[in-house]
Amino acid sequence: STGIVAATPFPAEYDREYVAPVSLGTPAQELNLIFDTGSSDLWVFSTSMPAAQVAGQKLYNPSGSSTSAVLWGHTWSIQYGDGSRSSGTVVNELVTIGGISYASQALEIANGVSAQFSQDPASSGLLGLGFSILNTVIPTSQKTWFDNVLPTLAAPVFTVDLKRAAPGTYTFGAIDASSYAGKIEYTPIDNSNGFWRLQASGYQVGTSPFQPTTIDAIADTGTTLLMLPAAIVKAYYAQVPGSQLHASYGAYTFPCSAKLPSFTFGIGRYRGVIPGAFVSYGRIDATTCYGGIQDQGNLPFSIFGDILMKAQVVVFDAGRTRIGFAAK
Ligand SMILES: CC[C@H](C)[C@H](NC(=O)C[C@H](O)[C@H](CC1CCCCC1)NC(=O)CCNC(=O)[C@H](Cc1ccccc1)NC(=O)N1CCC(N)CC1)C(=O)NCc1cnc(C)nc1N
Repeated sequence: STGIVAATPFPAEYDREYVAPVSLGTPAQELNLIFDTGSSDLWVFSTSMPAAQVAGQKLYNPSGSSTSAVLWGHTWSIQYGDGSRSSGTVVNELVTIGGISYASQALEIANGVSAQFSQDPASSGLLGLGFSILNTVIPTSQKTWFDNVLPTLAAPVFTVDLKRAAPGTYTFGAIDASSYAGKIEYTPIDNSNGFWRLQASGYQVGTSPFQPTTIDAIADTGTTLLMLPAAIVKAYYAQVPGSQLHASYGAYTFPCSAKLPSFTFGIGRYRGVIPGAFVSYGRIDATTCYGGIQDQGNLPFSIFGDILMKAQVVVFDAGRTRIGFAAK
């Protein structure tokens, strides 16, 4: 089988996150979830949550589904890189994405979430697309929906085609040859830590010469920005007049009137180009804009987040433990 769903950015002017529809239970309850290759829990806002933590999100109601079955004694608790967190209990449930169903998916029901989630009406939870080793359910960890449906897919892959300020797509079980230009360049991934972790071959700022250097990064649809080593970030903003490492934000900002250079990353001999316009994350006041490229700080790797993804078609190939990039 193959399946395709739209990935819609929120809020409209920032592309802070991308959500896609997931059908849960019988009759189907459809929730919009953040598809996140940087984690491996499928969890949803639910009717078990305190009203004070809900603000516009759709709630999954297990009692409203004839196919939900409590996974007795199992709980989960997760914390993310931005400090946000959620926790709760687990049911087995019918989960369908793009017409692809799995009848007894471990569906994690939130009974508590942190403020970042409560204050974000655009998403009613997360669908983890990382490797199952990262799943937080105890006492027995659970498999991701993608792992569960993998044997039924026409090809053991999913393809991510995010767009700037426009709906893109997640495709499961196929690569849409009409969605990209040229050929897909693959590189092996190291999934031992549960991430889609790769080594890029270097970078280039605008039309300056390419700098060969190994960049150890994870491909993470759940991270908004492109997080890179300090030296590379410094080299990028050195070509942006008026940019600064803004003391109060702890991040690089620049005058919204600045013309941003493109950013190129290498995958082997392939060159992936992120247009300068994509590197503006958004406006923070009348004249100041927030950089889409930021310092990875003390993280043990770089993060190829949505700023990079939206300039490429990315193939997550679980069958051959590799990741592919193509221009579009
Ligand atoms: C099993 C845990 C799992 C693997 C976990 N994985 C991750 O954190 C990566 C994962 O992709 C998560 C998925 C996010 C979580 C928040 C909700 C949206 C999805 N990514 C991150 O946390 C990267 C940093 N966050 C981000 O990039 C969020 C994404 C977001 C989107 C929408 C709404 C709110 C937040 N963006 C912002 O915070 N923005 C606000 C600020 C603006 N300048 C940029 C946009 C992990 O590493 N946790 C370990 C961990 C725990 N505690 C901490 C402090 N750091 C950690 N890394």
